[in-house]
Parts: sequence; structure tokens; C-alpha cells
Amino acid sequence: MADAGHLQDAIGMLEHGDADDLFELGVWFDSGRWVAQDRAHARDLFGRAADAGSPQADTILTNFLGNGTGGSRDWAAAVDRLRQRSATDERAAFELDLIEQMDLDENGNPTEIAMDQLLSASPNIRLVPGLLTKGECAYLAVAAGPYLQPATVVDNLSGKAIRNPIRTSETAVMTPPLESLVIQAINRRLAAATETNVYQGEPLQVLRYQPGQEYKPHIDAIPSLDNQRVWTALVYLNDGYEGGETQFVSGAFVRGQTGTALIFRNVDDEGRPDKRTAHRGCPVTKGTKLLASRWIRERPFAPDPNQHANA
Ligand SMILES: O=C(O)CCC(=O)C(=O)O
Ligand SMILES: [Fe+2]
Repeated sequence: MADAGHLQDAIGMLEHGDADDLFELGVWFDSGRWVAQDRAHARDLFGRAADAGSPQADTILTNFLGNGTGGSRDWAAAVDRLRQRSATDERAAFELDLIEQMDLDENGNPTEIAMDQLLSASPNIRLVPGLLTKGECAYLAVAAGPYLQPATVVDNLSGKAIRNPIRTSETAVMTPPLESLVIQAINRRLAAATETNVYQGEPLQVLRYQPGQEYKPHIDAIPSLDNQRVWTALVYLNDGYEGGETQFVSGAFVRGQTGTALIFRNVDDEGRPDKRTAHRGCPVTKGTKLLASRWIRERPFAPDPNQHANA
């Protein structure tokens, strides 16, 4: 893009354009591409694009209404919008069906969650069989599919996300615009299972390991991070593959069935990375392993003044 004048001209054209133009400009403000990130403005543009007939904008607006991105949060309004789209959009109908099968309160929080089984008291390691249904697991695989990319890890020297042979799977990061109401409700279930606020979670990731791929031994807490990753929640999304167990240095060896969550605390009582939680995802030897993972921080991960009203 050339100088600021030309950029202003482009923005002006998109502002006065059709549904696709408004959607495109919404993506710019949502992502901070070309312009300073402004999610409230992005939300407004997605609303205008949706009114002008863009189904993609309607999807993102639904997600922002549900998760409180760029403005206030209104779960009931988000579900209504999904219901309207479900008449013409198969994916929306699939999502609405899953939402309607969940026991949720008026804010999208679970009214009850499955019982957990303690694997270790210190460090705290727990299994929650059946935290997700098989339908929800299948949905996550479908929703993440188009966004799978080679996984990265945070580089201790630069702080940047880089490719690293320690983690050879592919990963989809389900950021706020991609966070459908089903994913939001699942994130709220993971928050309930860890007794945390949903906004402490980093975006849900969906990992896909193929034969030979693995996640070498590591600790999910990051040295000297201010807002530490205090919990990890993993959910096994399928079975039928070989290898691929999650193994702790302490010896615990986990291969959950479809829908089982593995939850563990990454820090000790002083909040320091707990080396006893070092673990790995063993190489898959046959088939494909799908896993959802959420790293949960000590405090809200991406604070937004609007997000806590009815978190
Ligand atoms: O693949 C696994 O079983 C482990 C994944 C993992 O350690 C992580 O996502 O932090
Ligand atoms: Fe990990």
C-alpha cells in the first residue's frame, strides 16, 4: 500500500461499497492489517455488511455478540442471530442443533459438568470423561479444518511464535472471529472445569497429528511470563489412532477416549512453573490424532472493558 492518502482513499471506497467491501474493511480493523486495530469499529462494519447481505459478516457478528468482542455481550441475541441464519446455512443449523442439546444458562454457561477423576493431587492432574460429546468433537474437527497450519511454539529468546521441531503437528487457532457459539460454550465448560473465568483462556487450538508427528517434552508454563499459563485443558477429539499418548515425566500415561478432557495445573503454590508437569504428546504411529487444547492464564488474557459484564 502506498502513502497514507491512498490508504484513506481505499478506506473511503470500502466504507461506501457493497457488502463484500464492508466485510473486507471489517477484516482490516479486526486484524489491524493496514490500519490500527479497532474491534469496535470492525464490529460496526461487520454489522453493516451483514445488513447488506454478507453471510460471513453475519457469522462474525454472531460470534462477537456471543463473546463480547468490540462491544457488549448478549448471548440470547447471538443465539437468535444463529437461529435466523440456520434456515439458509447448514453450518449454522449444525451449530444451533449442538447448542440446543447443551444445558446452558441464559449467558451460555454450563449448568452442570461431568465428574472428574483425580490422577494426581500434586501436581493436580485430572481426567473428565465425557466433558465433550462425540458430536461436539466432530464439530471441532470440521470447524478447525480450513484453519490448520504448521504449529509454532513461543521462542524463549525472541518471544515470537516460530516453527520448531519440538511441535510438529498442525494447529488451528480459533481466534475471536472464528469462535462460534459452540466453541464459546465449550470454552465456558473448560472454564467451569478449571474454576476460572472464560476470559483467562487463550484461544482454543485444535491440533492434528499424523504418523510421525509429536509434541516433544515441554512445560506449558513459560519462564518469567507475567500472566502465567496456570492450567492446561486438553480434550481428545477422536480415537482409533495408534501411539500419540500424552505422557508426563512422572509416569502418568494418558490416552483419553473421544470427549475426555485432561486438565492439569502448570504452576506450584508460589505460581512458578512446576517442572513435575513436564509432558509430551508421543509420536502418532498410525492414523490421525485430533486434540483440542486451551492454555488458561492467571488473569484475563485479552482484557476488553466490555467483556466482564456477564462473563
Ligand atoms: O498432544 C498431546 O498429547 C499433548 C499436547 C500438549 O502438550 C499441549 O498442547 O500443550
Ligand atoms: Fe503441553
